[in-house]
Amino acid sequence: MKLLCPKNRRSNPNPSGSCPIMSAVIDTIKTSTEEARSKAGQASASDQESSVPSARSPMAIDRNRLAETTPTPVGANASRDAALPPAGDNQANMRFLYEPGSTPLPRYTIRRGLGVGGFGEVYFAVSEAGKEVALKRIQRNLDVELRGVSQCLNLKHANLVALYDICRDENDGAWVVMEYVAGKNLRQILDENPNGLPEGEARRWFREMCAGVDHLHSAGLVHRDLKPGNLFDDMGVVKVGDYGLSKFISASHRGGHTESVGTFHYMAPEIGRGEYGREIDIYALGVILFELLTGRVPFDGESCHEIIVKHLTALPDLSSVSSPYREVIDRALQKDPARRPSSIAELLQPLGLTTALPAVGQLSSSPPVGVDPVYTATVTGDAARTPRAKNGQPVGKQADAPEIFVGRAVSPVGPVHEPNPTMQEEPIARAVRHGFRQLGGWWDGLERSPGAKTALVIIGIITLVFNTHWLVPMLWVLGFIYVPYYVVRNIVLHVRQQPTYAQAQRIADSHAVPHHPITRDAWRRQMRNGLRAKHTVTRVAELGTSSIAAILTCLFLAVAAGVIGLRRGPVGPAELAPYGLLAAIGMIATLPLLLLGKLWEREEGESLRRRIALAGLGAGIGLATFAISQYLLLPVDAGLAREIDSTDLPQAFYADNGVPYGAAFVAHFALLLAGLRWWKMVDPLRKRRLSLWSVAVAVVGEWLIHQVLPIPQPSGMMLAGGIAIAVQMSAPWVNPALAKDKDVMNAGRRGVGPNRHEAATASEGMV
Ligand SMILES: Nc1ncnc2c1ncn2[C@@H]1O[C@H](COP(=O)(O)OP(=O)(O)OP(=O)(O)O)[C@@H](O)[C@H]1O
Repeated sequence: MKLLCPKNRRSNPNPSGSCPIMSAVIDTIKTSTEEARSKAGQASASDQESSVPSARSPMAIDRNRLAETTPTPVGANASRDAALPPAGDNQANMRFLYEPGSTPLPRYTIRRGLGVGGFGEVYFAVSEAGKEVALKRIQRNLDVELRGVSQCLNLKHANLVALYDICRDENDGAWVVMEYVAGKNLRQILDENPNGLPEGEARRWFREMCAGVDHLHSAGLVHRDLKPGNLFDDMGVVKVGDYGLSKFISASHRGGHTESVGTFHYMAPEIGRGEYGREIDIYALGVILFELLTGRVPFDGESCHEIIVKHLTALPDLSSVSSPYREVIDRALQKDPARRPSSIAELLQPLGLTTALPAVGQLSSSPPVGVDPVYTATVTGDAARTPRAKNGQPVGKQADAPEIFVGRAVSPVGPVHEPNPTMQEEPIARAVRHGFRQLGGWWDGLERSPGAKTALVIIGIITLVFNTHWLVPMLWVLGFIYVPYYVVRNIVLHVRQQPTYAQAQRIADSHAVPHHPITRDAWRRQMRNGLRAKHTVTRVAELGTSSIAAILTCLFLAVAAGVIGLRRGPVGPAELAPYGLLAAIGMIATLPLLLLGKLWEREEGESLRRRIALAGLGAGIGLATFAISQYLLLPVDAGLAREIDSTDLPQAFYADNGVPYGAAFVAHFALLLAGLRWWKMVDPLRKRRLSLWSVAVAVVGEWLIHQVLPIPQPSGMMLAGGIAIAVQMSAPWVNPALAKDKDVMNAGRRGVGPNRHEAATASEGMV
C-alpha cells in the first residue's frame, strides 16, 4: 500500500515530481536497495559502480532499462504478457531491485517489475515449469508480522487473488508468491472512466469484490486495505488482492521509516480508535461503490489530514447517486460502525445482489506441487460465470501452489474486532424487544384453534383494561425514569463517539511521512478545513459537552473563591451572595462565548464583526450583573467611593454619589468583551488549552477599563479572570503537540525557523 497524495490520487505521482509522499516511497526503495546490498554482502564496490549487475546481486535498475531488456515471454506466458498494460510514465520511472532474468528465489525467474507498493516491489515471474506468478518482495524483517499468513495462504475463492506462499531468499528477505493477474486494476479502470462505470458494470464489480471480501470475513479476516488499486479484473472476474499483509503489518511497523500506509479515501473513522473490525471493510466498500457509480470519492480534500477529518465528521453528499445505491452507501458510510450493515450479505441485500460463496474449500491445504486443480467453484445466480479462456479451459483456478522451500507463517489471525458495544442497542429496550419477540414466537407456536386464540386475546385485553388504574401510573413512572435515562445515555455515548481533532491528527501522524514536515500555517489551514467540514450535529454535541464543562468550571471557581474568601469570618447568605453572583455571571458569559466560538471556529478571522458581537454580549453580561446584584442586594458601589472621585465619573453612568447605574455595568462589560480577542480563547486551534497569559490579560484589561468605568472590585477582576479560565477549560482544543511535525511546531514556538513570524504573532495575546 502506498499513500497517494490526494491531488495525485488518480495517477501515481512522478517520483521526480513534487509529491513528498511519493518521494518517500522512492526513498524507501533506495534505502532498501542499500539494505539489501549490505545484507547480501555480495555486492562489491566494483559491482556497485558497475552498470552491468550480476543476475543474483540485488541491484537497483532503471525501469526503462528493465523494459528494454525484458525478455520476450515464451509459451503459455506470451499471451498474458502481451496483455499487460504498457509501462506508463510512472512505471517507466520506477526503479526495481531485480532485473529481468534474476532468480532471487530458486526456480522463479523474474520477467519484469510490475509496480511498487508500500510493502515493496512486485514482479511478474515465471517458474521453471512455466507457471506465471507475481512475486512481492517485502522490504522489512517481518518475522513477527507474517505470523498467521498461513490462514490467508490457503484461502481459495474465485474473487480473491490467491496467495501461494511466503518464501525467503538467500538474504532472508521475505517474498509473497501469489497469483499473477494480467488485467487492469480498478484504479486504472476508474481513471479511464472519470464519471464512473455504467451501472451494470459497477454492479458486477461491486458484487464480485463483495464476494471476495465476504469470504475473507467468513474466515475471520479483515482486509483493512480495500481500495481500487487492490481490486483486479482478471479476464472478466474481479479479484481482491493484497489481503494478507495489511492485517499483520501495522502502521507502526511501516511508519518507522519513510513510507506510509494506505490511501485515506477509504479509511473508516474508527481506525483512529484502533478498531479494525470488519466494519472498516464495509465502510471501504461503501466508498468504492460511490466511486464506481460517480468516479469520485465521497470525501476528498487538499491534504490527507483534511480527508481524515471529513471521514470523522462530515456527511457525504450522496445526491448524485440514485436509490437504492444512495441508501446502501449511506449505511455503509455511517461514522458509527454499529450502524453499518453487519455483514456483506446485508450490505448487498437492498441492491438485489447476493454473494454466493464459490469456495473450493476454506482453509484447506495447498495441492501438491505441480498440480493445477481444476477450478470447481459452484456459482449460482449472478455469480454463475466461471471464467474461461479462449480455449475453453477454466482460468480462475486458485490453488496452484508453487514450490515451497522456506515457509514461515505460523499462527492464526487475531480475533475480528466486534463493533463498539457502547453504541449498541440500549439494554432495557433490547430486553423488552426480545421479550416481545419471544412472546410472538410462543404465540405463533401455540397449538390452539383460532377461536381459542381469539378468546385469549379478548381475555388479555379485558385484564389490561381492568388494571389500568395501576398499570397506567406505573407506566408513567417507568416512562419518567426511562426517558431521561435513555436520552442521557444516548447523549453521553454520542459525545464519547465524537471524533476529536487530536484523534484525526493522530491518524494523520501514524500514516504520514515524517520526513516531510508541514508548517504551522499549513497545519492550521488543514485543521481549519476540518473544522469547516464538521457536521452541525457534531457541533451541537460538542457545544453540549463544552457547556457542561463550563458550568462545572464556573461552579468550581466560585466555590474555590468562596473557600478562600470566607475562610475567616461568618458565613451567611449575605457573605455567600457575591460568590453566587460570580458563578452565575461566569456561566452567563461563558456559555454564549462558547456558542460564538463554535460559530467562529471555521475561520481564522480577525474582524470588526466579532468585536461588535462581543460588545453586544458584554452589554448583556453587564445588564445581568447589575440585575443580579440588585436582586441579591449586593452593594454596586463596593469600594468605588474610596477609589474614584465621583466628579470625574461620566455623569450618564453614575449618580452624584458615585453609585453606578446599570448603564455603567453595560458599558464596562461591553468594553471588556469588545476590547479583547476572546475568540482566541475558544478557538480549538489555540496553542494551549489554558493560557495563564490570556487570563492575566483579561484581568489587567478589566482593571484598565475599571479606571474609566469603575464597577465593584475585586468582583470585576475575579469575573474577568474566571470567565477567561472557564472558556478555555471548556472549549474544545486540538493539542498542537500532536501535530504532524513536532519539530516544526516547536520551532514555531521557539520563534525560530520558518514560522518565526507566526510564532511571534500566534501567541494568545489578548489585546
Ligand atoms: N497479483 C498481482 N498480479 C499483477 N499485478 C499485481 C499483483 N499484485 C500487485 N500488482 C501490481 O503491482 C503494483 C504494486 O502492488 P502493491 O500491492 O505492492 O502496491 P499497492 O497496492 O499500490 O500499494 P500497497 O501494497 O501499499 O497497498 C500495483 O501496480 C499492482 O497493480
